[in-house]
Order: sequence, then structure tokens, then C-alpha cells
Amino acid sequence: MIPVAEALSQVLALARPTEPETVRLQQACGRVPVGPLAARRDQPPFDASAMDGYAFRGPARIGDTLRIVGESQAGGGYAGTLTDGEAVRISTGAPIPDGATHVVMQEDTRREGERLIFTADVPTVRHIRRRGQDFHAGQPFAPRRLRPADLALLAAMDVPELAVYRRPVIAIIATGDELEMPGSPMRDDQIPAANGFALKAMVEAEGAIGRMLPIARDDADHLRAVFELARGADVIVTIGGASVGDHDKVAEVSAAMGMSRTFHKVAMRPGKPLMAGRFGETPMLGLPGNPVSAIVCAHLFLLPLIRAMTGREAEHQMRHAPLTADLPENGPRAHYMRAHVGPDGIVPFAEQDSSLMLRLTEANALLVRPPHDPPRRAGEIAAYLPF
Ligand SMILES: Nc1nc2c(c(=O)[nH]1)N[C@H]1C(S)=C(S)[C@@H](COP(=O)(O)OP(=O)(O)OC[C@H]3O[C@@H](n4cnc5c(N)ncnc54)[C@H](O)[C@@H]3O)O[C@H]1N2
Ligand code: MOO
Repeated sequence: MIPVAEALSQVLALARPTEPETVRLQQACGRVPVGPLAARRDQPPFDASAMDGYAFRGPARIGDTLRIVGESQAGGGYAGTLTDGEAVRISTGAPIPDGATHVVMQEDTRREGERLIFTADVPTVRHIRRRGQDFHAGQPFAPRRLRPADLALLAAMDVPELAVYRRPVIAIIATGDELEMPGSPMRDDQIPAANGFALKAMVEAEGAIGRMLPIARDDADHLRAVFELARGADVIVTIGGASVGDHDKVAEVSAAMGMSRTFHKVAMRPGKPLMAGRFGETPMLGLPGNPVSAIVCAHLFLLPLIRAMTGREAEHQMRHAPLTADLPENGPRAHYMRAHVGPDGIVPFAEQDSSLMLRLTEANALLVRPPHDPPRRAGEIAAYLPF
């Protein structure tokens, strides 16, 4: 058994970035640019009005009167140059005309035909957005997973398409004679294959493509045939069959097929039988079958692996909250306790069995206890991972 941190660094060492592909900006949400981007223009590209009102040569006092000589609209600037005594009707986002220094908002004026009368003092320059106030041409955009507002920013930077990491394909293989797909006929000694659904959704939320392969039976030939179907995937993930039982064939079959094993067994709870290795250049993770173990291990190892393959910060960031209950000393394995974080702190669940799916869905945190962590008192600060 190796420590969790060592297992994670060994898993991350298996990661190779996927190759770039070019996508249109409208397809780029959730993707990660390969390398930095840069603005190709200033925003705004000219001094612009922030209000509907009038541009003029200021300042002005209440009662001052100007002659309105034209209009500057968004997308249709005023062609002339303003002189003293003149005003130009201006819209929000429209260019400030040459010669104008000030903008007065409409509510601070009264209009009588072509005459503009100030109903408030305008002593200072306001309501003007300077050229490049948002960003200048050349403004760098550091690669990160793109969110909706990033797409608007990149569009404003005049970036219509970009190179992003290809979405890695994750082949997901459930193993076991006891499993059938939900909704299909089942014997009394069988259960629905559940874990793959969580894993597919988890990897897709992380920007990868999850491919659920047919359930592999506890039979070497059948397991080998399903492994063959995983060829071409960027990561192969198996569920179950990782432990020491007579029907736990994943280690044996994958080794016979040329998988070079990186580790098998990690000092953690749940997830002790976790396995990692690679088929050629393709990373493989063998997750334990118990639903909580499979999902927690995927959270702790598979998601960082996907992030490392797509140019992102791989590791989870630990958070901290006060404990709401006393905890006994932890055993020799790191414990990732299902827990709930609320306004009063973190509540670890009393039941921690790795088969309990209902309880798992109530968790929003994994309370992290290092090996041999001493007893803890309510109120002490504990580390957790959002889950
Ligand atoms: N003698 C020992 N027995 C076990 C040990 C051990 O160290 N010594 N470790 C236990 C631990 S911890 C775990 S975790 C499990 C993991 O074993 P496997 O990875 O071989 O998993 P299976 O035996 O195939 O399945 C365990 C459990 O999970 C159910 N399962 C499997 N796949 C799915 C799926 N896709 N969806 C829903 N449920 C699934 C399966 O039916 C079993 O109930 O081993 C312990 N035993
Ligand atoms: O280590 Mo197992 O994953 O607890 O059920």
C-alpha cells in the first residue's frame, strides 16, 4: 500500500496532454486554450459615452445654453469637430466627437428645439469611457477552462476561433457477473450496474467524454474482449474486480494484455484496492467496485488526471471548516469521510460503509483524515474537499 499523495503523483505522471484542435468560439465553453491568447483590438476602440445625453466642450453651469449641431450614435459617430457653444446628441456607447470634452446625461438638461439648457452643473468630466479602458490590444488571456463570460471577453478581443486541448475519451468498463444495465431483466442474485453512470457524468463535467463500454463478465476472455473495445480511448477505467477475490480478474487480465502496473493498493478508505498503470501510453485506473469507493477514487484520481491531460491545475484545493462533532483517532489509512458542510461547520456522517449510495448523495464534502490522525474535538478546524 502506498500513501495517497504518492499514488496521486504516480497517476499524474501517466498524463500526457491531448493534442490541440481548433474550435469556433461558440463551441469553446468548458474547453481549455492551448497556450495564451491576446486581444487584437482596444476595448472600447474609441472614447465612448457611458450615458444617453449630450457631448460638449465643458465645464457647464446650471442655466448655460448650447446649440445642438448633430448626433453621435452607437455605430454612427459625428463627423465634425465641436466648438465652444455647441453640443452633440450622444447615445450610450457612441464615440465622443472630436473637440468634445464632457458628457451631460439627458436628465440634467432640457431641450427646446435645437437649444440645450443645463438644469444642473457639470463641473467635471464624467460618463466617458476612455479608449482601452477595458483592455488594450495585446492584453494577454491566460489559458484556463473557459466560462461563459470568457467567451464574451474573447469575442470582444476579436478572437473567432482558438486551439484547445482535445477532449480526452475515457473508456469506462464495469466488471462483474452480478451486474446488468438498469431496466434490463435481472436474476435475483444480480444488481443494476450503477457506478458507471456517476463516472461518465463526472468526467463529462470535467470536460472529457465518457464512453460506457459493455459490462465485462468475471471471465478472462470476456474481460479481454471488452478491453479490446477500449482501444483508442485516452484513459481506460475499470470498476470492480480489483480486490483479492477469486473472481477479481482485472489485475490478471490487464497484466496479461501488457498493462504495466504503477501501483495496486493505496493506504486510503474507501478505495484500498485502487490500481493504476498504463497500456502503452494509455493510462489505466482500476477502481474498486463498491460504489462509494469507485466514485471517491474517481474524484480523487481520475478528475485530476483529466485536468492534467487538458492543461489545467490538476490537484484539488483543500478547504477548512470547524468540526461539529468529536472524532476518534484515525487508523493507518487516510480516511475520506462522507460529510456535509453547512454554516455551522462540517458534519461527518456516522455511517461510512463504502456500499451506501443514498448516504453518498447527501454528502457535499469529503472530510480528509490523515493516517493515524489523533482524536479531534468538536470546534477544531478540519480539512475537507468539496464533493
Ligand atoms: N478479503 C478481502 N476482501 C475485500 C478487501 C480486502 O482487502 N480483502 N477489500 C474490500 C474493499 S475495501 C473493497 S472496496 C472491495 C473492492 O473489491 P473489487 O474492486 O474487487 O469490487 P467487486 O468485488 O467487484 O465489487 C464490490 C462491490 O461493489 C459492487 N459493484 C461492483 N461494480 C459495480 C457497479 N458498476 N455498480 C454498482 N455496484 C457495483 C459489487 O456488486 C460488490 O457488491 O473489496 C472488499 N473485499
Ligand atoms: O477500501 Mo473499500 O474501497 O472501503 O470499500
